[in-house]
Amino acid sequence: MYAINATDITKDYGKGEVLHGISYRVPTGQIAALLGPNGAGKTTLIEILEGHRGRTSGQVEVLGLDPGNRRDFAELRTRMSVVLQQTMLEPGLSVRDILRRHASYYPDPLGVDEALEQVELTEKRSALVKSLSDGQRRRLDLALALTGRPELLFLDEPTTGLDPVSRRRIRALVSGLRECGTTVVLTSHDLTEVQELADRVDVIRDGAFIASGTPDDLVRGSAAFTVVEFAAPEGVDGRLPEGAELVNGRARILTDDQDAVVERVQAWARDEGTRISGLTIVPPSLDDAYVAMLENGPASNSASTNGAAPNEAATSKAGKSE
Ligand SMILES: Nc1ncnc2c1ncn2[C@@H]1O[C@H](COP(=O)(O)OP(=O)(O)OP(=O)(O)O)[C@@H](O)[C@H]1O
Repeated sequence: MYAINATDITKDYGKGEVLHGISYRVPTGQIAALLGPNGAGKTTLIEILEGHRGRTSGQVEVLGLDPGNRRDFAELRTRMSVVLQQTMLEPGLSVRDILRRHASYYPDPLGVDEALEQVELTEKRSALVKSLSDGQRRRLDLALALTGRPELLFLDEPTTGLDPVSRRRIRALVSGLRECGTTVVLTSHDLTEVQELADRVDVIRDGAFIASGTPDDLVRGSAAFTVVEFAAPEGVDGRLPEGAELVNGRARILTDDQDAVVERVQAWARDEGTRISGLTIVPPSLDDAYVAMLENGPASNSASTNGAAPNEAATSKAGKSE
């Protein structure tokens, strides 16, 4: 089952296509991250899915409904929520009053206390919106989004600008939504967050998908390197192992075959009559993979290059609920 099933979407704002016939599917109950550089087409695609923007051509089903159809859109509004990066709330209203009013738009809303409990904001029940910190405000945005018990939640940069503790709380909350069967579409430039939260990742560039898969698929399939490092022994400057460079007193080797490199380093140490200390092996992160992908294009064994449209290919690879 797909919460989102969009096929052959094009969008032309009048000066040529910015989405080139892309297909995008998100299985129900997954957290899907949509990544891409500025101007890639993320907002355009998301707003088409939300029903806030028209498409030029293609088919879109969101929770089985067409967001481009007025009647379907009215139903969708009660079944999905959108959390934008910045939301407008009346500063002079209390948290409780804003939640209460918002609840009145939905047929079976969460109670104010339940919503506040979910985002750990109970102690601010009577506080005015204008008195909330950025992190508390962000949690209120989420409480509002959760009030209608959405089946699908669009989240735009949920933790930007928050302190590490608030960030962790919000991530835990979003991760917990999966257990309730809520589907989440996340747009974020924080790839640590994406790696932690997302079941699947789709990367869009110039209006077309260039890679899709689980975060691990994307890292494995990328041209990003593992970094093997050790403390360079005194006086070996000119005689480091093959492929190593000296960086801040440490010998560093970039590789896609860490076992071979570690063996090489051990052999080198034996020949030099020295001991290796402070050896670290750091595999590439999603951040490294993403940068490598955008700089070099996806590697030949990337999740996206098996012939099918990338998003579709990855859906069968990553799809946990199929
Ligand atoms: N209302 C509009 N009218 C004309 N062109 C638009 C409009 N909105 C977006 N575009 C163009 O469509 C392309 C995709 O923009 P979009 O906002 O979807 O990208 P994005 O991936 O969300 O970028 P960002 O990360 O910067 O928000 C860009 O070339 C942009 O200039």
